Amino acid sequence: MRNSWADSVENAGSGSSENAGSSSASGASALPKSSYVPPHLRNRTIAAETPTPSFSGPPVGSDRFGFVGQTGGSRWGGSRNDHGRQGYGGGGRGSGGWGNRGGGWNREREVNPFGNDVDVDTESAFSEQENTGINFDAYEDIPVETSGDNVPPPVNTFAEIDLGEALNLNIRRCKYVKPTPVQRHAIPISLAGRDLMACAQTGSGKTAAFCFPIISGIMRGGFPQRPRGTRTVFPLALILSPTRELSMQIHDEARKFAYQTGVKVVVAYGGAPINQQLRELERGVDILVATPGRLVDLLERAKVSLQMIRYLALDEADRMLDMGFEPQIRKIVEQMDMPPRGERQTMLFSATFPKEIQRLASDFLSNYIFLAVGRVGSSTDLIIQRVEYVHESDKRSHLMDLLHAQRANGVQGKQALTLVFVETKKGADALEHWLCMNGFPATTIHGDRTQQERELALRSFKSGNTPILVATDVAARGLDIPHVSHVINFDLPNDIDDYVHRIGRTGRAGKTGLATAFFNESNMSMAKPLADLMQEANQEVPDWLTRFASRVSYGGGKNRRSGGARFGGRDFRRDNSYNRGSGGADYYAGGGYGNYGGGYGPSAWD
Ligand SMILES: Nc1ncnc2c1ncn2[C@@H]1O[C@H](COP(=O)(O)OP(=O)(O)OP(=O)(O)O)[C@@H](O)[C@H]1O
Repeated sequence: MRNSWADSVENAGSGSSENAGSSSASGASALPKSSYVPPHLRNRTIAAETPTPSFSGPPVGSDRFGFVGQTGGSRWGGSRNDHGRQGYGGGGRGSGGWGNRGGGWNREREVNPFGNDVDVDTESAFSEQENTGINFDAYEDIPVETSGDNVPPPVNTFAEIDLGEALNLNIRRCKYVKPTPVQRHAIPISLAGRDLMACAQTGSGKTAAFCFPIISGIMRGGFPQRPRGTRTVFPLALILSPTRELSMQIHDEARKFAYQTGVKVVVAYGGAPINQQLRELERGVDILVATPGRLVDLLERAKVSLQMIRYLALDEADRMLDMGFEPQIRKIVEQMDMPPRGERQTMLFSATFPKEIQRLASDFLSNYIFLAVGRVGSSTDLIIQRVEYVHESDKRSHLMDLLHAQRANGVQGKQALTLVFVETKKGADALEHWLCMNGFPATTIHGDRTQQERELALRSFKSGNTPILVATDVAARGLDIPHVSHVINFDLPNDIDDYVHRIGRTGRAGKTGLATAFFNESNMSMAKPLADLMQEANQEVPDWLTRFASRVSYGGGKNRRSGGARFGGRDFRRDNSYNRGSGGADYYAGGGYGNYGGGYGPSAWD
């Protein structure tokens, strides 16, 4: 039987003591409740005073790539390292130093993101879960690699982490019983104030891994006063993601985690009316979740200032820094008014991290820790991977066979959710039309559709109304859609990392999933990386694919997987042969880089 984080929740009826513990710990060294005024309240109630960032020095050591940090105190009123995971300044868990942010922006009007589940009683929330007998502890075996100076030790339970009572309650409302492996390692690292590059399998809980420390840090407070009396807003945290839908999803998640903490999360993405987003921003923002294009727009209109950014998180960081998009990210991070690395805390997350991208990313980081959890890629054995040889002209009928078989096996004749990836936007529309004509309700998501159409398509798919979603790579990364049981690569991507993210739309949070790829002569460049990846994930590799793989000269190009057999996401700093001057002659030259299936154009980025 396979093991599951999700299922572990169901199995955790008796194992909730860590959470119970966290809720009961209340006393230790409490800060006086009345002493803390949330930043946005302070903005409104205290005389305007534009802060003069001192930029007086990075709190952590100098960067090994030549960043010479200034010395002296941080402008944040203390060393970034002063909030270690044992508790900020010796403060204990519990209500003492926490929860006193509640008087912020009209908290009573905050929409409850949990539906009616607000008053969930923790103990009963756990005991209500089904016990499926699945053993969560088997994940203890997952390989983990960390590198960097003084890596803070991992934790085993949420109770060991000083996140704050209000956030702990939301974690229980989310029915998260135990941290997932990436959370066990990444949260203590981030709480210790360290920069982080984290590589962990798809569906393994990376969103919470960067959201929890950010929310917790903002709850803790201690930031300089933000200016008031201006229409420019000054978020404390920025979370960037590559697509609109992913930004919306992160926003939804972060709002749950931040519920009733007084921390305000706002999202800004392209394709939606900017005025509405501006109104929302003007009501106050602590954490801004954004796509790069819309953010640049807001920055250029001086509606948002990054001057006060304390936390920067890049989700799908390798995509954010790949060719074509890197300049936009550099503009945001390096050429606007964001505090430099070392003064802000930077967290980069993805399931894939090619070494060349790591090198680029290191420009944004200061004395960072590299963390790789599990094999890189969703090469988790939770996803059964199949590859079938299918001529171009036979693809449709082959797809039909798969869908018929699936329907026959479906629960009460219901079609399980199936995500079909294709190469082009036109191809997506054509396939959707053909499926509908043949009695399979389908919808499509790609960069040529309006944002409204995209959102409608996603909603209709999630609800099961149209159980087949035909997508370009715009849906390849990050989307967490429960019950996707089958991902079909109708057209394989040109890049093995894209394949990893695509199949990762199934088999999430410990659930099992199936991924089928159609392969033919036009995919020869994928033969070797695909065979390697499948082998690494203990999948059955067809003989014909092995033969193709050995025939194809494998001279590099984009499909070179970086790292050793166990960790595709090895820290590039460990690679002796690597140096800035010579790093991988031209990694991007081959393999059609910049052509992400025709569906990943700039429209997905604003
Ligand atoms: N500690 C936890 N216990 C149970 N479920 C969890 C826990 N943490 C996260 N999850 C759930 O796991 C699912 C996947 O999480 P998430 O979307 O953050 O994955 P991810 O690692 O970011 O994936 P991707 O690489 O595809 O972006 C979500 O539904 C989330 O609610």
